[in-house]
Amino acid sequence: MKTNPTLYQWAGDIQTFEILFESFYYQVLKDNLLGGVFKDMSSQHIKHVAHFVAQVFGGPSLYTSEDRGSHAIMIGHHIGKMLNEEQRQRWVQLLLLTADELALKSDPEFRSAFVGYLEWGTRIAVINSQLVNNPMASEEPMPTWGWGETGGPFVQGN
Ligand code: HEM
Repeated sequence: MKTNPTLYQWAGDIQTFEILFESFYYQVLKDNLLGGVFKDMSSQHIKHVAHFVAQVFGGPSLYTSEDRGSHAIMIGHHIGKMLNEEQRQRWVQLLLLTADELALKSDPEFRSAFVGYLEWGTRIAVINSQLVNNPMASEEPMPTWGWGETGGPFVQGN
C-alpha cells in the first residue's frame, strides 16, 4: 500500500520552512501594504511562524515544545489586529512568490495543499483579527494539514 510522506517531509526539513519565512518577511517589511503591520514584530516572530507551519504540516513539534506555543496562543497574536482582505491577499501573494523564488516543491499536489492551507489560515487570521477576545480554549490541539480536502464548512474557533 502506498504511504504518503507528510507535507513537511515532502517540502524538505525545518531549514526549508525557516528559510522560506525569513525570505518572505524580508519582502513583507518592504511592502507598502504589509510593512507597517509587521514593523514591530518580535525578534522570534519569523522562527515561530516557520515552526508553526512546519508542525501543522506534520513536522516536529517545535512550536508547542521549543517555542512554548499552542493554537490558542497563535490565534491570540491576531486578536484585535484589524487585518483586512487586501493585506491578506498580499500576504498570500508574497509567500507564493517567495516559494517560487526559493524553488519550494512545485508539483500540483503539494502546491494545491499549500495554497489550501494558506487560504484557510489567512482567512482565519483576518476573521480573528476583528475580535476583542480570543475564542479558542487554551487546550485546543494544533491544526493539522495533509494532502486531502478541508472536511466541512467554517466553524468559529477551529
Ligand atoms: C497561515 C496563515 C498565518 C499563520 C500560520 C500565522 C502565524 C502566526 C504566528 C505563529 C504568530 C505568532 C508569532 C510569535 O510568536 O511571535 C503570528 C503573529 C502575527 N501575525 Fe500571523 N499568521 C498567519 C497569517 C497572518 C496574516 C495574513 C497576517 C496579516 C496580514 C498576520 C499578521 C500577524 C501579526 C501582525 C502578528 C503579530 C506580530 C508580532 O507582534 O510579533 N498573520 N502569526
